[in-house]
Amino acid sequence: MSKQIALIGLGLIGGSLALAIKSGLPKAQIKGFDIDQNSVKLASTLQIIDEQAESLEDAVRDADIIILAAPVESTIKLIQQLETLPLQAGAIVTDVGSTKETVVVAGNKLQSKGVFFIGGHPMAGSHKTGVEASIERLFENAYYVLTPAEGVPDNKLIQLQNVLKGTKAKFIQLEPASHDRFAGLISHFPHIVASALVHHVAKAGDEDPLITQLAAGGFRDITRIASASPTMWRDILMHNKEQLLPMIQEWNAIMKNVEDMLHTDDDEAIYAFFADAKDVRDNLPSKKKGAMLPFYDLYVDIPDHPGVISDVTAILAKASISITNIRIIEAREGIMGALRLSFRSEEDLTVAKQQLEEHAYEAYDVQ
Ligand SMILES: NC(=O)C1=CN([C@@H]2O[C@H](COP(=O)(O)OP(=O)(O)OC[C@H]3O[C@@H](n4cnc5c(N)ncnc54)[C@H](O)[C@@H]3O)[C@@H](O)[C@H]2O)C=CC1
Ligand SMILES: O=C(O)C(=O)Cc1ccc(O)cc1
Repeated sequence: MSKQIALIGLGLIGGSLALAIKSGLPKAQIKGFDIDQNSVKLASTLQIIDEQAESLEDAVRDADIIILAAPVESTIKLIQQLETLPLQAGAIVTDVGSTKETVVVAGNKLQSKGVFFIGGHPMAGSHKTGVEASIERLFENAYYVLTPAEGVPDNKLIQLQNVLKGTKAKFIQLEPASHDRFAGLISHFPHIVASALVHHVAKAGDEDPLITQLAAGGFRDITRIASASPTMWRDILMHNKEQLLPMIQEWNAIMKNVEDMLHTDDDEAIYAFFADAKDVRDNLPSKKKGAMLPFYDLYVDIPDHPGVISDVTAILAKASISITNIRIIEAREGIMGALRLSFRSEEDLTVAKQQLEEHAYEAYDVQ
């Protein structure tokens, strides 16, 4: 069955979805639109879309499925524009925004036009932006939350999941408010903390530039998400304010507790603080891809001598394993450093570990 799909917003998520849809439904016809003309041209050159739309109206006129893949505030404005445009009867409108409550309130109003709004949030991504960063398998094994507007029939939910089957994601249905609380806890609030950590160190870095230089290792890793799009994150905070404000209070209480433990030299309580967190962290599901764990990383200890990196990559190439990213960590002259290798799947990670260990390398994953 050939489906006419309108894709509005040709960035990381729009582009990745288009690639995944095509892999599941090769006959789908994807017509793309973006307010940035360069993104439309690039998406067409990279064959991520089949056709370039001249306007929003041109993109959506004949579509069976309309996917909005812009930042949340723009998504709401796009839904309001759709209310005034001619659409196919029975068409499905969906989005990919990281917040759902205000989006679904806007989407409810589309029902009177004879079209069906189903909120969506594929819970995987990265700090990168733009259609050039698109990855076909970005959503594989990730949760994909669906939040239908009032009165959407089941067959429309099934139809949408069928169009999105190439994502190989795990679909779950949630109430918009539950989604926003869960996403607030595991994704939005941690993002605020990551950016706050960067501000904290940058402020201290004004005293002595050595501080920022020393921040190159583990600090870079735990603050990776602070390199994401400020526009996207501004919109997420503005649209999830109700959930996030109480979390800031809860966080302040946790910090106050740490402060008290230090003031009173309560070493047992400090030990328990770390031991309890370790216990919870060690028991988090690692085989599933969550919103915060989009990569499969393996750390390999390496002696600091020429040729070692090409030796490691040659071992993996011989086993036909693709590395999606490679980084040298804490390699100082004469001192053992580590390589962080990223893979597409857990299977690749397991085989890579086995191959490297057979060649006498120490390899460990930290999920
Ligand atoms: N980046 C991530 O890891 C994830 C992002 N999301 C959500 O996906 C959405 C898109 O994010 P990304 O693709 O990462 O951002 P992006 O910055 O890579 O792409 C967004 C695109 O939307 C376009 N756009 C903005 N307003 C528009 C409008 N009115 N009409 C047409 N195009 C418009 C921009 O020009 C840009 O090309 C956001 O709502 C975000 O919350 C969801 C899951 C993961
Ligand atoms: O880069 C990461 O690890 C992320 O956390 C990506 C991300 C950003 C926003 C979402 O709504 C879902 C996933």
